[in-house]
Formats: sequence, structure tokens, C-alpha cells
Amino acid sequence: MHSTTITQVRVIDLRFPTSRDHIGSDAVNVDPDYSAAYCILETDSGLEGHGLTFTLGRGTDLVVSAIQHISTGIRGRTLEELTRDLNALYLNLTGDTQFRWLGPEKGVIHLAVSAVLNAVWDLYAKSEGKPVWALLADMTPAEIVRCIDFRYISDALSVEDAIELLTRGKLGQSERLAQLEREGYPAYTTSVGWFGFSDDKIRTLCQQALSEGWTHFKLKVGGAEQDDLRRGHIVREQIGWTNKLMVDANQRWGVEEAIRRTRLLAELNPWWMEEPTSPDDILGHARIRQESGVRIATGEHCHNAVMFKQLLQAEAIDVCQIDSCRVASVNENLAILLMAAKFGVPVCPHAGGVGLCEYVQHLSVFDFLSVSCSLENRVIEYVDHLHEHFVAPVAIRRGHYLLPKAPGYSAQILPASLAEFSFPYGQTWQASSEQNGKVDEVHIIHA
Ligand SMILES: C[C@H](O)[C@@H](O)[C@@H](O)[C@H](O)C(=O)O
Ligand SMILES: [Mg+2]
Repeated sequence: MHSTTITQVRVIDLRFPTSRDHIGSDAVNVDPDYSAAYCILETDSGLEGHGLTFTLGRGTDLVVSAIQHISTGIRGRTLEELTRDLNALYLNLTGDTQFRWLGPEKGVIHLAVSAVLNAVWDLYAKSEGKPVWALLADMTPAEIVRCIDFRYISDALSVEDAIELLTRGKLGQSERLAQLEREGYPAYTTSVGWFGFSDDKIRTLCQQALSEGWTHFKLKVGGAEQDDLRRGHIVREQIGWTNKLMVDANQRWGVEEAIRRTRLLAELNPWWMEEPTSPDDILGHARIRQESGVRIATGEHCHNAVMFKQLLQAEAIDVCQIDSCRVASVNENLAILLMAAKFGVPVCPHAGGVGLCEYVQHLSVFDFLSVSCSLENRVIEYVDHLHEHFVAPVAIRRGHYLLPKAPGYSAQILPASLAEFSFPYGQTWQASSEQNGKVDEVHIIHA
């Protein structure tokens, strides 16, 4: 690797007006404008590292501001220096002596750290000429564990456990890679069942998705009981009972209500119930799992590796939904992948939000090649929006992600899209009457 110094960090508030068509809507997030707090690491070698964290509309402003502060930690530093000890970098960015008070390792600051670290991983992989999954799969077990902060998780996963899992993961790796080259990585679609879609639209989208080869479908629930069941039966009528249906309540209920509603929804034979209650309620998830008899999934709002550790220790989840931006990038997700493998829980990443599909494919491919080494009960989420804005968008074939080949972490957005959707000066927002930053437009959802 020849020397590369980060000379400047550009930060962009990027917002897509997806809420206009109810795309991305759920029982809690009724008007999501899929957005990204986006950063570009400019270097003296001409290479650029692009990173983002997924946000919704107004929230982007806060994360952009946090990235501006956090990125001072990498300006002027060389890539070699940063990647020599990736855990030190993680600790440095998450451990700022005054910003840490705002987390620690959660919330706006953590989202900002994620965007910056995602950009570093992108730059690192580009400088090595490899996609991130290959960069990781080519590392030795010792190199992987050096990216991880074991401080708060070693009671559940020791360095030795991780080395053992990763050493085992080297066996048969080339066969697994050949399998992914041939077949791709299995996926599911959420595009058929957003909360704001009409019955007719759900019907039509299910038919279309079936014709494209999808076998796993997710439906948003958390509305009135009879509406959830009616919509669920519409999906079942279209997809039949052999294909898989998942339901997602996006944290809508308290624990007891979640148990009751999950039992009712059991008549749809859901493959999992996602986010039935507060994402912070570990014991609540364990109880819902016990008392509903339905497989429980969560993780898209799980702050950090410590919470995943406890969800696993408490036997609260059947499906571990890592998120490429909620926790601090690849570093923290490596810890979560290894813990999930140790506890025998399949990882099915949360995706869909802008850039998330592009990111998580790398993490799942690495999981299959080097950690869990299994595809059983594993699917990556897919949503068919906004991919046209990416330089190297995901490729899907018959419900599978095809192996990404371009060097980097795949979330680089085209310059024209950065210009058009930047907020508030991009053409899309200038032409719009929506003033998405005004306080009197803040919507509060009442239970
Ligand atoms: C606001 C977002 O679209 C969420 O509804 C979405 O991430 C969702 O929870 C999902 O699982 O895809
Ligand atoms: Mg969800």
C-alpha cells in the first residue's frame, strides 16, 4: 500500500423524498424520507473513501453536524496509520472525552462514527483493490480480532473463541465462495408490504415479486388488528403457504400487547416477528419469544454490540438483524457476527434504507465465508428503491444478491445524485414546497 493521506472530509446532507409515495413507511415511521449523512474522505493519492449512515429526513442534519466534529479525528492522518490498528481507530472515534458523554456508543454520535468508519473501510478496500468482503475474508483470524473491541463483550465471546471460530472458518472457504459465485446470497423483499400501501398495491406487488423469483416477503404490521390480518391474508393468498412471510411491527407495542398481537398474527404462520416492542427491552423480547411461540427478530435499532450480547445471552432472539450503520461500521459488526455464530443464532441483516443493501451484502458474504459458514435460515433484506444512485449498486437475480465485485464498500453515490438530492440546496428540494427542517412540521406519533 503506498502512502495516502486524508486531506479533507466533505460532509453532505442527502435526502430522498420517498415519503411522498409511502415508500419505507411502517406503523411508527409513517413519513420516512430515506436519507444519508454522507461523507467523502479526500486524499492526496486521488483515491476517495465514501461513507454514509442511514437517517430519515430531519435527523440527517444532526448526524451531519456530528460527522463534521468526529471526522477531525482522521483529517491529516495516513490510511496506513489508521488501518494499522483498526480497533485503536474505533476506540479513538467512539471515545472522544466529551462527545462520549452523549452516548456512550449509541445515538447520533455513534451513527456519525459509523459513517466515518464506513468511509475508512471503503478507502482501505479500494486501496487494496478488493471489495470489503474479500478484504475481510483474506485477513488472518489474528488480523480480524485486532479490529474488534472486546472490552465489554469478552464475558460472552473471548479473543480465543473468536480465533477458534475464524480458524474453522478458513476451512472450505473456496468452496463456499464458488457457491456464492454460482448462486448468490439468498434475500427477501420488503418492497411488497409497506404500511402505507393499499390492499390492491400489495396484491400487485406480490404478483410482480413472485414473477421475479422472490420466495421470502416481509409485511409491515402494527395497525388495527383486523387490518394487519386482512393485509397478511392478502399476501398469503398471493404467495401461498410454502413461501416465507415475515411481519415487522417496528416497535409499535408494549410487551403484553406484543404477546397478544403476535399470537393473533400466528395464524399467518410468520417466519419471524420483527421488532415487536422497544428495541431496548431485552427481557421483553425474551418474554414475547417464550409466550408467543413465534420466532423473534430484532437489531436494526440495537445501539451496540453490548445489547446484541445481552439479546443473545437472554435467549431473546431467533434472528439477529445487524445494521451496517447503526453500530460503528465493520469493526462492531465483526464482533456481532462472531457472537451470533457462537450462540448459534442466524444473522439476517437489516437493509433497505439508502445504502444499507449495498453495505450489508459484504457483511453477510463474510459471515458465510468465514464465520457462521452457513446459509441456513439466512436471508439479506432487499428493497428495490434508490439503487440507481449508486456507482456500484447491488445486483439481484431471482431473489439472490450477486457477489459484489467492485473494490470498496459499494455505497458510493453518483455525483449527479449527490447534487440533486442534497438538502436544502439540491434541485429536488429547491423545487419542493416541503420545508422539511421546520419545527412546526415535526410529527409526533401518539400510541
Ligand atoms: C423506516 C424504515 O423504512 C423501516 O420501516 C425499515 O427499515 C424496516 O424496519 C425494515 O425492516 O426494513
Ligand atoms: Mg424492520
